[in-house]
Amino acid sequence: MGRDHKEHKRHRSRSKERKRSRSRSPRDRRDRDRDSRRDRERQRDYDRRGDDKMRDREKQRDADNKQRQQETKKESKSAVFEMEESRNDIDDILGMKDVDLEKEMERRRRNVELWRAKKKKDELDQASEASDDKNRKKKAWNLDDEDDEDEFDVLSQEKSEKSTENGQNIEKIDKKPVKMEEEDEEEDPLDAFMAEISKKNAKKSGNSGQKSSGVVTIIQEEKPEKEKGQLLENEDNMDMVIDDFDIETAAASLCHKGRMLAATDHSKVYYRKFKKNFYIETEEIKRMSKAEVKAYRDELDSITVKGIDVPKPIKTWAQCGVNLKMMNVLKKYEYTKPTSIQAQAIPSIMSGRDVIGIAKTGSGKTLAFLLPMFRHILDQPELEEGDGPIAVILAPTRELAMQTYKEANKFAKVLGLRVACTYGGVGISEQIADLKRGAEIVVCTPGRMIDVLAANSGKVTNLRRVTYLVLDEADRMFDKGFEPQVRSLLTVSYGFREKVEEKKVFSRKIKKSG
Ligand SMILES: Nc1ncnc2c1ncn2[C@@H]1O[C@H](COP(=O)(O)OP(=O)(O)OP(=O)(O)O)[C@@H](O)[C@H]1O
Repeated sequence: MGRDHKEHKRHRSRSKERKRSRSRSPRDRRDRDRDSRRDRERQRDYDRRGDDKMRDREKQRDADNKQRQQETKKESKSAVFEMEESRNDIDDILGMKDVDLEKEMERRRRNVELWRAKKKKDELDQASEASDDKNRKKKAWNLDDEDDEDEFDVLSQEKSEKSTENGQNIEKIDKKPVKMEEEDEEEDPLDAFMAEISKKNAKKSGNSGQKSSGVVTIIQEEKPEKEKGQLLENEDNMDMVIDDFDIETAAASLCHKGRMLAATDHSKVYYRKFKKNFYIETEEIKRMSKAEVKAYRDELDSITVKGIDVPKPIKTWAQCGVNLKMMNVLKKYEYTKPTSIQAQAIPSIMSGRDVIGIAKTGSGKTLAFLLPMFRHILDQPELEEGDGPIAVILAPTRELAMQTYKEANKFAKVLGLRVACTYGGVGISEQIADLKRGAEIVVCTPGRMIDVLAANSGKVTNLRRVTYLVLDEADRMFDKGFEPQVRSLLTVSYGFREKVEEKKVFSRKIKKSG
């Protein structure tokens, strides 16, 4: 069409030129007549062709418009429609005569108006359908009594708020009313809803006769969690811990559950050698004769020792190889000299020997194993990422575990060592976090320690670096039935895996330690 139009223009300008240069000769007149005839024919031909083309194009356009209107109705995107329309026919428009162009534009305006009217109608239809839907739903929940309806709305709103806060339990309850509508339209929705809640709660509490709400159940689930957090946050202040936990029952339950750790194939684990003898006898001790040693042991609450070449008891802290920092702590807490059990146990443990110490309550047994422990840890390579503790102190009760933790911390802080305390009856998450951060020393009760070791597929901590192990109040631990757990822990502890079967470690002769 564009080309035809240009040709037409060219033709007209040529005619004008010819008119201007018109001559009066007969030959010229003949030529002029012939030219003008030819021009007229061309014009007719051009008009005819134009008309045919126009008709075809209009037909095509009508068909296109019809199709486009149907598509657009689906998509409801007027901008796209107009853009496509313009893009497709821009060439046609450029090639049109003014009158045709006006007609065409008029036709298009009408089309657009028609389309807009139709679109508006569709939108109105959709809106009215949506509102019908809403009304239908609302109707399902409408109760005859206005007050009841308000009450239900509040209840429903509360439920939906709780569901976002507390998760699935309530969400399930919230979904019920909709289902109820599908099942039985005649049933009173509020009654059915409340009945459903009661049924669920009765199921949970195992009491079908009592009425209770889902909200109450959730609060009951959350409350202990918060309390646990508080206990653990105040871990440093042991006085804050409320002892409302029956350890005997818990121990029995642990044994009943028979929690054990999976056996470790030690042949597949690389264990590096470690040093455990740090004891250097001072000249003064070396010089003591057997008789002097016996006399001194008698002096120290008549200590009796069993074993081969048992080290001689020490007299001062300086004789057991404690460093200056440890010495300062001993001074700070006025531990002027070793107690009887300390005097004999410390050089024996420092020598790297296994020791069973039996002494009365309050005799200072804790420090007797703590001081050699610090010396031992300080001599080991530092903990690396993913390493578990170097020393583990197992205690039968959480009270004892916390007491030992407190005592150990007096020294650990100045030595730059970390102590973690892990015991049952409180939340496990904080304890896991402590262990994950890394601790050279772990004071724990056996059941909880197994739980922690088993947690997260054994990724929380491990005992592969344990080269110092204490069974504090071992007799009590066994009396409580912890022996299987203790054995289990020993089998996965680096320095003790082969000692599990040694009778002396689990000797039933360990009767009274306090
Ligand atoms: N060498 C020491 N000099 C002075 N006080 C000490 C010494 N060693 C420990 N103590 C203190 O004696 C008290 C009792 O010590 P410890 O708790 O270690 O005794 P225990 O034998 O472990 O008691 P239990 O059997 O109850 O566990 C603690 O307060 C501790 O700080």
